[in-house]
Amino acid sequence: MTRIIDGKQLAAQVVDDVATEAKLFLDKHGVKPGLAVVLVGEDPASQVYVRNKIKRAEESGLNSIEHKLPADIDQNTLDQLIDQLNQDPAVHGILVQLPLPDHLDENAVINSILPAKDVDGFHPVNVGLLSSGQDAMVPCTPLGCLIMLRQVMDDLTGKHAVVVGRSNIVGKPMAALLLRENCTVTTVHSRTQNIEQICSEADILVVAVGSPEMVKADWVKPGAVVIDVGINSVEHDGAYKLKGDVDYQAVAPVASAITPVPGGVGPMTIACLMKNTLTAATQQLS
Ligand SMILES: Nc1nc2c(c(=O)[nH]1)N[C@@H](CN(C=O)c1ccc(C(=O)N[C@@H](CCC(=O)O)C(=O)O)cc1)CN2
Ligand SMILES: [Mg+2]
Repeated sequence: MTRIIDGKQLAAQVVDDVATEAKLFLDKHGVKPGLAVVLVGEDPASQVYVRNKIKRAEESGLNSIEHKLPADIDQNTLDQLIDQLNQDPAVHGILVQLPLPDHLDENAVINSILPAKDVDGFHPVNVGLLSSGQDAMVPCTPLGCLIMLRQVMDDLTGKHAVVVGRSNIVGKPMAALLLRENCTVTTVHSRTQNIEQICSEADILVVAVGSPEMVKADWVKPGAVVIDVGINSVEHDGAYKLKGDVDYQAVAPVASAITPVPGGVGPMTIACLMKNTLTAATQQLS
């Protein structure tokens, strides 16, 4: 029987745990852990994600502060806001929703966030800490994927993990995290030759490419654990449906465990943002 890893249920559990800890934090310090959420422009998907982050923050007992900025804001004004949030003692975590409009320099914005408040784990200091196997703020999607893997695997040591995709948000930090868990890690991407063959040797397959249903049944070793990070909106007969990067119907019978889309990695990304904010607040006040 294939196990379906229920991201919605697991995320609710993570949020519950954060809420318990956040209450203890409030009792001890007299303030709630504070999360500043910065949204630039009106991208519909980003608006949904930010709304869900604010909702989850309330459920987690965090204080969320939303900053909605117009799409044509200049770099200087955005930098000034980040500076102000860096200095605000009530703000323990800063989240800038990506992607930013093209005229803004995403790397410059990420680099201007204090590493201690970088709850996305995208700052080069956190990237370096994670890559060198040290305590770091771990990006929310890979952290969520790891928590899901631990639900179905006692020990990841020595497992061959194949990560499909090399983005800064998911692929690269996922590979670093799996290495820290003592996996043998292979990263494959759009220029990799024999990609199907390499994937079919994986005990753990994490797919984050943004290509609907790319991974087919013959790419997957029987009994592998499959984590699908893709969220693709696909039109069928005039209606839009969300599809992962994995052909779920075909792959589920081959895998020992698999995450669905929707309701898999996505909700865990948001829950892990709450977890990171609590961690950041605790580290800043201890
Ligand atoms: N600053 C950041 N920007 C972005 C991140 C990030 O981690 N930090 N990740 C993605 C978007 N993202 C969170 O920001 C995100 C995407 C999807 C989901 C989610 O729950 N998806 C649902 C389906 C949603 C739908 O119905 O459209 C699911 O998978 O069930 C959560 C968070 C890029 N930007
Ligand atoms: Mg851009």
